[in-house]
Formats: sequence, C-alpha cells, structure tokens
Amino acid sequence: MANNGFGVLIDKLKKNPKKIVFTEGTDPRIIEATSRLLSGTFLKPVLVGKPDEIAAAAEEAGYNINGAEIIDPENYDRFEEMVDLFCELRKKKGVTPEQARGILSASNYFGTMLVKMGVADALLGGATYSTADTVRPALQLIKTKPGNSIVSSCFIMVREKATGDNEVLVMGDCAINIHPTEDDLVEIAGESAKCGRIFGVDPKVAFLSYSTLGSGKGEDVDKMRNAAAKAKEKYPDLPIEGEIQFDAAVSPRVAEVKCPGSAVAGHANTFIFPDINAGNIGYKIAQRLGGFDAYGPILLGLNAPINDLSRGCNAMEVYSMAIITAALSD
Ligand SMILES: CC(C)(COP(=O)(O)OP(=O)(O)OC[C@H]1O[C@@H](n2cnc3c(N)ncnc32)[C@H](O)[C@@H]1OP(=O)(O)O)[C@@H](O)C(=O)NCCC(=O)NCCS
Ligand SMILES: CC(=O)OP(=O)(O)O
Repeated sequence: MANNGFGVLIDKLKKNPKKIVFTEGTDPRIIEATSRLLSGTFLKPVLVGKPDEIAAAAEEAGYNINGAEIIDPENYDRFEEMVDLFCELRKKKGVTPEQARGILSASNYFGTMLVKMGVADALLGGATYSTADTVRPALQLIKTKPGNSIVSSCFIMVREKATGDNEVLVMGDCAINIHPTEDDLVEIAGESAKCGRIFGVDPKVAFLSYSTLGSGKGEDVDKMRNAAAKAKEKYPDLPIEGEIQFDAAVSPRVAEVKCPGSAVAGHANTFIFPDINAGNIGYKIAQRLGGFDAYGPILLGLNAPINDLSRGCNAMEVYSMAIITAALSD
C-alpha cells in the first residue's frame, strides 16, 4: 500500500519495534512474509510451530527465515504458567488445567496467550484458520477495550487512481458481527471512522441500505435509518448519511437525484453495511472485481492488536497486515 498512512505506520515501528506472533508458522505465505520482515528492522516475527517443520517448510518455499523466533507449544518453558493464567481467565467457564493444556496445544489459543502474557505485542492469524477460530480466542482472552461494548472490524480498501494517488475506502463490519443491532452499527461507524483516519481518510460515513431516505420500506431500512440518526447524535462532528444506497453514496450524479444537499452523498468513503452478508460480499466484490487491495479485517475495540487474514491472502498481504497490526499496538 503506497498510501501515506502506511508510511506513517512503518516510521512509528522503526522508533519502537514490536514483536508479532504468527500462529501458522509453517504456511508458505507466512514464511515469505517473515523473510521480508526480517530484512527490515522494525518488526520481530515470532512463529508458532515445531522448529523442524518450520525449517522444512522454509526450505521448500525457498525463503531464509534465520533470525525469526520460533516457539513450540510442546516445548515451551512457560507452558504451565500459561495453563494457570488461562484457567484464571476462564474461571467462570470452569476450565480445568487438563482441558486448558488441550486447548493451548492449538496455535490459535497458544499464540493469543503469548500476547496476553506480554511475550509478544501483537498477533496475526487466519491464513488457514477461519475468522471465527482466529477471533474467538481473542474475544475470550483479550476482551473488549474499556469504553467499547463490542469487537467489530473494518477493511481498508486501496486502489491506485489514474493520477498515481491512492483511493482509500473503509468498509465495516465485513467480518465479525453477523447481525449487528442499531447500537452495534453506531459503534462500528465510530470505530471504522477512527481507523480510517490512521490511513489518511477524512471520513464521510454512509449507512448503506437498499433504500435512500425512505425510498424503500422494511425493518432493515428502519434499522439503518435509526442507526444513522443515533450516530449523528453520538458523533456530531462526523459527516454521516443514511439510510442510503451505494450508488447515491458514491456517485455525485445519482446523489443529486436521490439525496440532494447531503455533505456525504456522492462522496462517501466509509461504508457501514447492514450485516455481515452484505459486508463480506461487498468488500470481496470491490477486491476481486473492482481492483482494490483489501487490508483486513482489522479488529476494532479489542484490548490488544490481534488481526485476522482472509484464507485467500497472499504473502504481500500478510506482510502489510503484519505492519498494520503491530503498528496499532501502543
Ligand atoms: C466472532 C464469532 C466467532 C463469535 O462467535 P462465537 O465464538 O460463537 O461466540 P460466542 O457467542 O460463543 O462467544 C464467545 C465469547 O466471545 C464473546 N463475543 C462474541 N462476539 C463478540 C463481539 N462481537 N464482541 C465482543 N465479544 C464477543 C462472547 O461474549 C463470549 O465471551 P465469553 O466466552 O467470555 O463468555 C462469531 O460472531 C462469528 O462467527 N462471526 C462471523 C465470522 C465469520 O465467519 N466471518 C466471515 C469471514 S471474515
Ligand atoms: C475476511 C474473510 O472473508 O475471511 P475468509 O476469506 O478467510 O473467510
């Protein structure tokens, strides 16, 4: 991503390098990204897995990962300390040490505990794990930040314009909350706008629907209209429009017909989808047919920077997401 926001993230990391855990240490895309990261000095990769299997995978992929820290859950000298902490954190669920040992043998839970214990600053997973399996340990162990009521997510979508500049859009929540409530949507909008600013977006927020300002009827229309109204009240300085159709949100010509006089319509850059069906399909259409690179899902409202990858990711996306994830840690 050649966006100025990305350069800012790298500069931040150069001043204060961070450790990032990769839960899928033998995946060739993770190995390639690790090799690229090792040639810089701003991020310290930690690979979870068996050293011999990771070494064999690196050799097969043809990448040098000398210098990467490797932690094997089966031979980790702080494993029993991790088990005790896990039991404490999951006390209300009645988890026994025996059960904890089994759960922590899986790299998604083990890696998340490395962040919880402060062994690493951040985590990136999901190259092979599903989003649910990457995110669930974080929801259970890292928890929602004070002041937030949910963890949600957004994608930063980037496409090079004919002028050579980047067009940067924000889309949320395409990955976590399946049926967000009106209040969830308000929080998703606020968090997505905040995240967009990190990447140089001056947010103009559209609460998307199949209706523009009452042109269509239905419960889902009401939900987006009410959410937009609540968001305007909660964030009076944030330009917000809704409910609004996608064409009216992005096309000045259509906006003039459907939503005249709006400060957002025709120029929206931060899109709030009514549910995960719309969001996940929407961002993938922009990515696969619209020529946008998709960075995310970036988790919003979590107590520590833990992010997910799409299983369809490539090594460059892993590399970029690692930088984004680590740079979001304090
Ligand atoms: C995120 C997701 C995995 C959570 O579902 P789940 O694991 O079944 O969640 P549960 O309801 O069992 O909750 C597990 C824990 O997470 C917490 N939690 C669940 N959703 C949460 C959210 N959005 N924010 C904060 N905490 C949440 C619960 O409170 C619970 O905590 P506890 O165990 O300490 O009581 C689920 O919402 C999901 O599958 N989302 C869609 C993921 C997906 O397929 N995306 C498409 C590809 S990107
Ligand atoms: C974000 C997302 O859609 O993830 P996956 O492609 O792994 O399901």
